[in-house]
Amino acid sequence: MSRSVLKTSALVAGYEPDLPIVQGVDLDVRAGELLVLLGPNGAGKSTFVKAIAGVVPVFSGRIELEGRDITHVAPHRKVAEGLAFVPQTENVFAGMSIHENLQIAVAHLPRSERAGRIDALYARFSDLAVKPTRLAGALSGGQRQMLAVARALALNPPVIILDEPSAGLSPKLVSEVFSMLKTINADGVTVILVEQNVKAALAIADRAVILAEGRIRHEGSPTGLADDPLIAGIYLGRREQERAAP
Ligand SMILES: Nc1ncnc2c1ncn2[C@@H]1O[C@H](COP(=O)(O)OP(=O)(O)OP(=O)(O)O)[C@@H](O)[C@H]1O
Repeated sequence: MSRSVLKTSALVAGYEPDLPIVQGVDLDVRAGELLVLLGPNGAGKSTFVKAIAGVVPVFSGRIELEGRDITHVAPHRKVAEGLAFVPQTENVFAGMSIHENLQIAVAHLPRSERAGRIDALYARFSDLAVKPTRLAGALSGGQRQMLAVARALALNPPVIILDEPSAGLSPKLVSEVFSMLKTINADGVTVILVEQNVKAALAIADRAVILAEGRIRHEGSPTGLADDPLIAGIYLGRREQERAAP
């Protein structure tokens, strides 16, 4: 089995100490995995990944990145240590150009490496290279997600966490974003994907984890999960169950 890249142990997190949302989550994500995190609205998926990223308080438990304890490391230090997080909203600087967004993202690198790294990102995300002076706020939803992911990959992180990157996108753009994630994963980046778009997410996942009421209720192979009435009915809820139907 491959090494652990990101591990949470008995993680308790939320917004108010007396009302934890994430209620003791143990999750071990292995190098090279594409893991999808599913669950009904309000299950705590976003809160869980925000706690990992350091933007929601952790009340107890532990978070390790490649074996290092990062539980209480500040969010910007986590990025520098190799934890890339793409939030659901406000994941680019809308008032800045594509190029400026990438310049900020590579600012942690030594000056001599920055231009080369931006060129590598343009090579991978060729749509962004077409007009680097375009304002990020003027991009389509799909292009904006590409820019957000490019920014997150700027420091060559071992792991990237994405909070519902398909939200608000057309089915065509969802499939573009998901195929881009598959490519990134094939290049060796471990991917943790929070999704409501159950069927599409299961189609690209190596492992599925289902969270409900702040706890892991199921984890395992994604094969057959979309059609499993027990899982779909109890943990994904009616709306997702309908989406998951073939
Ligand atoms: N900023 C906040 N302050 C207080 N409570 C919050 C905040 N954000 C979310 N919550 C609460 O935390 C709980 C879990 O929400 P969370 O967004 O983590 O769920 P989710 O599984 O990501 O749901 P969805 O798929 O709808 O985004 C919900 O009860 C929600 O109301």
